[in-house]
Amino acid sequence: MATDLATELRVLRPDEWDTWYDNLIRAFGGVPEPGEERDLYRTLTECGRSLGVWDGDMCVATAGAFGFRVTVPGGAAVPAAGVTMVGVAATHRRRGLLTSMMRRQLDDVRSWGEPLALLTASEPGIYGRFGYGAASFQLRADIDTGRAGLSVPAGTDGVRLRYAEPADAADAADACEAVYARLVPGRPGMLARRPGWERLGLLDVESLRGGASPLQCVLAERGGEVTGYARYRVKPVWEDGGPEGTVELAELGALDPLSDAALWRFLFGIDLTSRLSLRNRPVDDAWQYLVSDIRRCRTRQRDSLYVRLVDVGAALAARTYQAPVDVVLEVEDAFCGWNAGRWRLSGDAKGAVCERTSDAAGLALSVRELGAAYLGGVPLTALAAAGRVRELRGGALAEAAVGFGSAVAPWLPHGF
Ligand SMILES: CC(=O)SCCNC(=O)CCNC(=O)[C@H](O)C(C)(C)COP(=O)(O)OP(=O)(O)OC[C@H]1O[C@@H](n2cnc3c(N)ncnc32)[C@H](O)[C@@H]1OP(=O)(O)O
Repeated sequence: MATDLATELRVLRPDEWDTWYDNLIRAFGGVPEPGEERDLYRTLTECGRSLGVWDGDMCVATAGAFGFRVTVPGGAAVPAAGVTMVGVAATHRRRGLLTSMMRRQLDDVRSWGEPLALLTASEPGIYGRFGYGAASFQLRADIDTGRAGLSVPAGTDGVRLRYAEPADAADAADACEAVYARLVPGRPGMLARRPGWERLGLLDVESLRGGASPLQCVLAERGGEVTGYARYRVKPVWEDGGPEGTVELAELGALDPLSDAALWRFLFGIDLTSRLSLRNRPVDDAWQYLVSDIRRCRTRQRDSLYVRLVDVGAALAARTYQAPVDVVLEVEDAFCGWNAGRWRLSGDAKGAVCERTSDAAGLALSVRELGAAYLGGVPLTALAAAGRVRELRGGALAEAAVGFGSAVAPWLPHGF
């Protein structure tokens, strides 16, 4: 542990940001970020919520915590610390610096009154010990658009598509943001946009394009209103047998099924391309139910958003339950002992209460499993089958598993 080191853990001062960020970049391999990206993260860093560990004048560890609001089942926007920029200098690794930052950070998040902490992990093995569970997944696909066709619903032809300048506020950017804002309450895991974050999806640095085009944008319109957008790049490939270009989707949002289908049909059909590459879509994305051959789409999933309940009572009361639940949970939380013990959760689709109780428990689980199940994307029954949730009262598991589920899969549209 860190006790053998003369290190100091403290809140980041704005004038220390460059040194602090350089340590982070080095922890991630040392390849400098393009200036635009670095400038954006400089602007977005919330220094008063960020931590650094210093060994003399050397920064040797970093961790930040954005002040987000995340959609939970039922549609509420719950305050959540977006844990980010975690890095420990390789010279100081495995001496407990990460653990000391996680300790301080979760204490801080609790004192800020934020019931949740969120993160995306560079490696899945790091954060379980601190009570984070993988709660949402991203769908990835490499679609052979030469073989997999798309049959769209009647009425799709009535959607007008037009090219727009992605970063131009008047042309496209504001309209895309408006669509995004309307989608946020409808899907657990989505983050209400904070000022400046709209720039992330518009970053378009040539050195990061890997030979693909600049970012392109197509808007879907119905009745003169923008009802959807797609941002993508095209990477031309010229084979002896003909053109085999790839469409790389960056982002797509649509307010209704026809606009959604029109945008997917467009992406499937761009001339001189035969592949559509998706790296982060919801696991229940609708296009999967329009394709003629899902095997040619090479779909797979990857862990995405990790959730940590910082305040079990407040977090469980902040979401709704799709079927009535009345269950006592015996919660184990070795890292944040204030959560440990028995909680009675009573709730339904309208709201919930979660309070301390001494009644007998129906389910026993750790806070990590609660985090995994919290957004409705990981069934408690599956966690029980894995031995991670124990049923102590007959019927409690089925009742809680149905209640905790979500009709819409949780999804985090972008990293942070
Ligand atoms: C939200 C984000 O920003 S994700 C980005 C995370 N950062 C990176 O991946 C950058 C490269 N890696 C690093 O900077 C560091 O190796 C870190 C941050 C992952 C770990 O920092 P350290 O200070 O070495 O961790 P610390 O010494 O506190 O380790 C605590 C425990 O976690 C374990 N651990 C640390 N890193 C890992 C890992 N990558 N995989 C699995 N276990 C790990 C340690 O073995 C230790 O276990 P123990 O308590 O059983 O002994």
